[in-house]
Amino acid sequence: MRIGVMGAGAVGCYYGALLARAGHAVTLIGRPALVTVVRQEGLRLQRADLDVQVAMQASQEPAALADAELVLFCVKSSDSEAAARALEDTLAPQAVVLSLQNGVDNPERIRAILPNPVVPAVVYVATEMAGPGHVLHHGRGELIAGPWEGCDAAQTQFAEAGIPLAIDAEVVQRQWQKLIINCAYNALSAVAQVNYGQLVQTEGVARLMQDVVDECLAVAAAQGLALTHPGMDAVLGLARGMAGQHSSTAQDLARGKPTEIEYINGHIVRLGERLGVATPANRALLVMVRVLENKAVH
Ligand SMILES: NC(=O)C1=CN([C@@H]2O[C@H](COP(=O)(O)OP(=O)(O)OC[C@H]3O[C@@H](n4cnc5c(N)ncnc54)[C@H](OP(=O)(O)O)[C@@H]3O)[C@@H](O)[C@H]2O)C=CC1
Ligand SMILES: CC(C)(CO)C(=O)C(=O)O
Repeated sequence: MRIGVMGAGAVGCYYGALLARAGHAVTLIGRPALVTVVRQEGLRLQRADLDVQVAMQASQEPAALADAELVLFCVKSSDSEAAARALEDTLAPQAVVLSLQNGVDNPERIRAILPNPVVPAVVYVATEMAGPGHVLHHGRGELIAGPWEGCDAAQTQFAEAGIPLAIDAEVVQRQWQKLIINCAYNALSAVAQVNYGQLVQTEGVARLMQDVVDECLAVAAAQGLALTHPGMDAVLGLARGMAGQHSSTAQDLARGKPTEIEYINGHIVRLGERLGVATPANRALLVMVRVLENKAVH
């Protein structure tokens, strides 16, 4: 398969490297430092069970994806429009765009710009860029995507590359389930600057997370999306499974990068306003992260 990666960061490089190792023609679209390293020495893929250099194409020019059959769309949510516009005059009309992003509205925002089939995917992985051209995997790697024409063949090819890909017609529900977890953890972890294990031990955190989850479910219901409550045991269970973890929002803030908070708690707050559902807990978390973002900028 000819595969393009739009946004060669932690997620794009991880999946791109696995697919390139399996023999697919992968082209990364990324920033200059990454492109230079990958062209010179390939991409370093480091995981508990392997540490390899993977040869693949890399470019700063989205035009390099002109013949891609599948595009892994892996920019942060705040960059979706700009990245989609950069691909507008390039992609073949039948190229399938797989949105490997957090949040629930990226596919819709990409579809507003690109005429291509745009498929939502939920990403369960923990990866980071440990340096230009060096992707470090910390755990998991499963994808859940909506169906598309040709998804059966892609599923087989992904499996051969070591990527578990489930196809689920109810992918929107799956996106919301992850959004709810992100709403409960990301901002709190960023504001408190402690890991999940410490976070949930503090009195009142579980109750606050419950309020956040209840608001998310009320907003989803007002939108006509019936979600089953994940159960607070499952929500708090994430902290037991990833006790040492800081949220991606906490990590973005620590690096002085914009966070995706507007697409996490911010999405719930805006939808709540539109649908007449009060979201005070989500709003407080959203505003606290905005304040920290502004503090980092000024
Ligand atoms: N990392 C993880 O473990 C997980 C991430 N996710 C989600 O996956 C998505 C991607 O996250 P992640 O990979 O961590 O993010 P990264 O910031 O590591 O990767 C995105 C990359 O795309 C680059 N980029 C943005 N716009 C363009 C453009 N127009 N042209 C070329 N390059 C561009 C960015 O450069 P620059 O920074 O210079 O703008 C950055 O290098 C997010 O929605 C995230 O929430 C989901 C689950 C786990
Ligand atoms: C699942 C979770 C909360 C893990 O850290 C995440 O997706 C994030 O940090 O953005």
